Amino acid sequence: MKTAVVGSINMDMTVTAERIPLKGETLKGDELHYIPGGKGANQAVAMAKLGAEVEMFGCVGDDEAGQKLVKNLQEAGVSTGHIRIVKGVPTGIALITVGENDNTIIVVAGANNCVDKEYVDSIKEELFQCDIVLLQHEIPQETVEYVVDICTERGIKVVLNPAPARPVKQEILEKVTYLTPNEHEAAILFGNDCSTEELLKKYPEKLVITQGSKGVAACRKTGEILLVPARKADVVDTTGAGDTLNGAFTVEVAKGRDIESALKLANTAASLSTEKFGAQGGMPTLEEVIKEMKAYK
Ligand SMILES: Nc1ncnc2c1ncn2[C@@H]1O[C@H](COP(=O)(O)OP(=O)(O)OP(=O)(O)O)[C@@H](O)[C@H]1O
Repeated sequence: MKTAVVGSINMDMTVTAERIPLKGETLKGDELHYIPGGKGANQAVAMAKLGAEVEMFGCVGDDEAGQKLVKNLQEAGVSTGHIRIVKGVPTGIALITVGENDNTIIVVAGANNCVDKEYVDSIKEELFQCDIVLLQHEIPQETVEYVVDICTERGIKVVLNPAPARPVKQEILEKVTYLTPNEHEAAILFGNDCSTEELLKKYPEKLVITQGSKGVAACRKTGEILLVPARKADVVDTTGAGDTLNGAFTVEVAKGRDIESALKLANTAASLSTEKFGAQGGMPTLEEVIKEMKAYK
């Protein structure tokens, strides 16, 4: 079983301060951390930690951040041989300010914008060797659509995590195997006219809506709503919970698990990730997830 992520690779530059600055104000920060991130890279790390063979497809700049991020992926067990290092373009950066009650985030896509059709054509042969591909919305939209088209044409399963939220064309919605928005993203994708239950019933065994501390929901082909309640977690940091859920769900689907089993494992993995600091730092191994599932059965 071989899995792939086509997506973003970012360095998160996180400053902690008493509060976020007001307009035009200069504030003294407390600490500065460089933390590997990007939804694509985070999800690939989640999959590798769960023991999957995962290839990361994406781009970084020819700078120090790019080198560090590729090394970080390798150390996590992700295959990086097809990541393109783009000359003269900065690696994707997220500038994050964390105040006591608030945060601000500015993302500079940088090399993530170079994940274009031409790049995808250059890695097509390797991509087609994968059983499943996981995508997010931090690379150009036309690339996401192109990957969905060429992979589904060949019968390769595609999981699309539409984060950050932006509309998805109906034909892309029809083609993807699974679509995994959180509640906020689902509202932007589908509007607020339908209830969550109605929406799930419209897209049985396709739409998976994550609901934070409430858990995750989907619908069976029979029309029965499937609600997987969240495990009670001692939450330290929810950053990366969605990425863990997506990575874990994709790995389980690739193994041929049914939607309910896949969601149960992914839901446990995601809740465990909230109990440690950092997105990638908190992601559990398969052993940790299985142990926890046995404990609360
Ligand atoms: N407080 C929590 N307690 C237990 N599990 C949680 C909690 N928050 C999130 N989770 C788990 O993480 C999954 C994803 O959370 P959520 O729906 O908030 O996605 P998200 O907004 O993409 O997450 P994030 O952006 O914080 O990574 C949930 O479906 C659940 O399994």
